[in-house]
Amino acid sequence: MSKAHLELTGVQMAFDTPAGPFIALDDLNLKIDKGEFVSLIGHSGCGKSTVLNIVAGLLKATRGGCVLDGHEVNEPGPERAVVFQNHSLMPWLTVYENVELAVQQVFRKRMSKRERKEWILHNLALVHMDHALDKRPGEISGGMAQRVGIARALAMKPSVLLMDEPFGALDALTRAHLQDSLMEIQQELNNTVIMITHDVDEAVLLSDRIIMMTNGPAATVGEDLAIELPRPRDRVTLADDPAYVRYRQAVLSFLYEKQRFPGKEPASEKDDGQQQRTGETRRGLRAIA
Ligand SMILES: Nc1ncnc2c1ncn2[C@@H]1O[C@H](COP(=O)(O)OP(=O)(O)OP(=O)(O)O)[C@@H](O)[C@H]1O
Repeated sequence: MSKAHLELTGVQMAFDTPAGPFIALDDLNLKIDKGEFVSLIGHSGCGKSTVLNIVAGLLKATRGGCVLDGHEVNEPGPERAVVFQNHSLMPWLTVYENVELAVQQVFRKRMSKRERKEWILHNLALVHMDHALDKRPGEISGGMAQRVGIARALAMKPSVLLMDEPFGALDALTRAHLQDSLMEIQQELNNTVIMITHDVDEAVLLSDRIIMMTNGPAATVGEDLAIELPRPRDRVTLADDPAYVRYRQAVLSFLYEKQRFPGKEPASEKDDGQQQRTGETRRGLRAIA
């Protein structure tokens, strides 16, 4: 039986394509402790969402697997809540009703009606959305809708919160506010969080550990970087902190020197964008080839 809270062992993921199997992930191993905040970072198409979907139980690894608290993950479950980049709220339900739907699913038998109501209000207050209970998703901003999505996920009391670029579609200020709220909430609740991000600063600011993935196909864990910065963390103070700067450089070096272009020497800084696009195009072509 696994001792880690969450453990991915020898994971291989092969997708069927018209040209035969496409090996997206190969021999990926990852152990995560309870309450850890882990970010997955890597170039576009390397397999981050595939990893998250395997943990969520939405995809089944072709080899190896995922064990959570000693039980193999074979299907989605309420103890693993997922927050996507676009909030995915029900447009015809109010803010309150959207969270209520999730709470009913999980706690209908375990909480009285009054307890459920208090719990819904508590979670919406956590993300500072208790002032808009009767609004529908179309009547609130993208950042507010994303807050409600996070409240809905937290209200399920998941032991693992899975976030696929949760702040990717938001403007910089809203993003900063939500990152701060997430840090506060996570400190209070001690959930395990796995978050996909493309933002190096976000990864360093929020994470206990950054998992850097190699380029696909057959992607795996390239580097595993523990972020030992004291909490609570303040973005303004950290900006000049030598340790923060070193962590940031380590991730940038992985992404733009070590993994920038598989099988080739790093090119000059000037054509970075071109290299990046070419790499992505190649991976895209391999995926459909
Ligand atoms: N259902 C599928 N069938 C075939 N190939 C797939 C399928 N799903 C994903 N892939 C391929 O697997 C690889 C990993 O995809 P994945 O979406 O996990 O990457 P990602 O790192 O999350 O990308 P991004 O950062 O762009 O969201 C890609 O090459 C993708 O084209």
